[in-house]
Amino acid sequence: MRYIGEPDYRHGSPHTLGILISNLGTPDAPTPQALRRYLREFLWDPRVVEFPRVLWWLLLHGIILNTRPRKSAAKYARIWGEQGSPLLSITRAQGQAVAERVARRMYGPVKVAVAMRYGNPSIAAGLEELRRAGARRLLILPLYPQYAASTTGSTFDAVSHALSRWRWVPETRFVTGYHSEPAYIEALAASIREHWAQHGRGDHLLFSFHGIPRSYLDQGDPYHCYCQTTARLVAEHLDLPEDRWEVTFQSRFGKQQWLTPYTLETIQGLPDRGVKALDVVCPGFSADCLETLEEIADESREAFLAAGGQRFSYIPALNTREDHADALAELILRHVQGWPEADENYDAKALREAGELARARALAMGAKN
Ligand SMILES: C=CC1=C(C)c2cc3[nH]c(cc4nc(cc5[nH]c(cc1n2)c(C)c5CCC(=O)O)C(CCC(=O)O)=C4C)c(C)c3C=C
Ligand SMILES: [Fe+2]
Ligand SMILES: [Fe+2]
Repeated sequence: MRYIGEPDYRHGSPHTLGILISNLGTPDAPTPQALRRYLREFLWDPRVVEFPRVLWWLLLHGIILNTRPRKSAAKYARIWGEQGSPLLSITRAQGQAVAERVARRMYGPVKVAVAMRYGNPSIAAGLEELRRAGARRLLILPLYPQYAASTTGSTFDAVSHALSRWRWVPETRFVTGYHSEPAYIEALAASIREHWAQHGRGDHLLFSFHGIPRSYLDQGDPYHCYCQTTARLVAEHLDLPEDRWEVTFQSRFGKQQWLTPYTLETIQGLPDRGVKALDVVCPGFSADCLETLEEIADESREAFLAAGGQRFSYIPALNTREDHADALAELILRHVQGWPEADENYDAKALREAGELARARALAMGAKN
């Protein structure tokens, strides 16, 4: 069969609004074998590594996949929880929280699925879950607040690739980012204020974002600007003077230049600039993961203390905070405006007359709640 079809479809079946919430991905286990599989998929994505293909294939298979999996597996083992990868378990919980909020505000049937760009559950599997639920309209929400071609752009590629296999392509909308969304900025500011109230406040606040190669910025990727905007808006909400905060970029990979200033180098230099107590927040990560729990909360803490710092505090990602789920649900509701499932004035009688009885019934049920 060339295309995934709908042999069981009956006219009048309810049309579901499908919402796909995705994040980057994670290995299936903290083992070198699982890491190898995950990194092979991740690092072969041309949106992630924009290197000439043949040369990159040789480097990837000749060196990187023979060395990195072991090192990365050891790091993952340190953060692995009872429910597996923090990134996946938190994203699942976010999906659940968002689904509850969205369902309360919709007039028709809605289904939320969670997916990972690399590894499992795949984007194709998430979309399939929505297709089986009868999704005829799709909203894709990658949980990257700041658009980057390597993350958001790549998610778009994976979604279009999966949908190119469907016979009945649904009406589709794609959220490309939310770096200045007021509810997201307010949730970040609230999480920082609450952290200060509980743990005390440092001399300096560092906003650390995942980096990308500098050449991507030079070729027009808006990510760098969006990170600056998010940090500035949060700093404004917190009334922070200019000299009490700054933006840095972490998780450099390979030898080429990435976005600067680098997080680690900055952190190591802060004690000499008089900063003895440091707070670090990572607003680009909607869920805590290897890059925040290991690289920031562990490695960077050690580096700061070794350089003469006295107190290091990592402010957790927004994760399953209520205000985060509220912000994401709000974002979704705004992006589905104009679609019948979201429309208060949707005319159930007209639907019935058009013969979509089952759908009208579902709509009426939704309206009663
Ligand atoms: C090789 C290039 C990479 C680019 C470009 C890149 C961009 C990028 N990544 C994130 C978010 C995450 N990255 C994570 C892990 C991770 N990232 C890279 C490489 C690039 N990322 C690697 C090789 C890894 C795997 C871990 C390792 O071996 O070091 C994660 C964590 C996943 C987890 O399971 O916890 C996240 C999240 C963003 C936002 C971004 C560009 C803006
Ligand atoms: Fe990354
Ligand atoms: Fe910029």
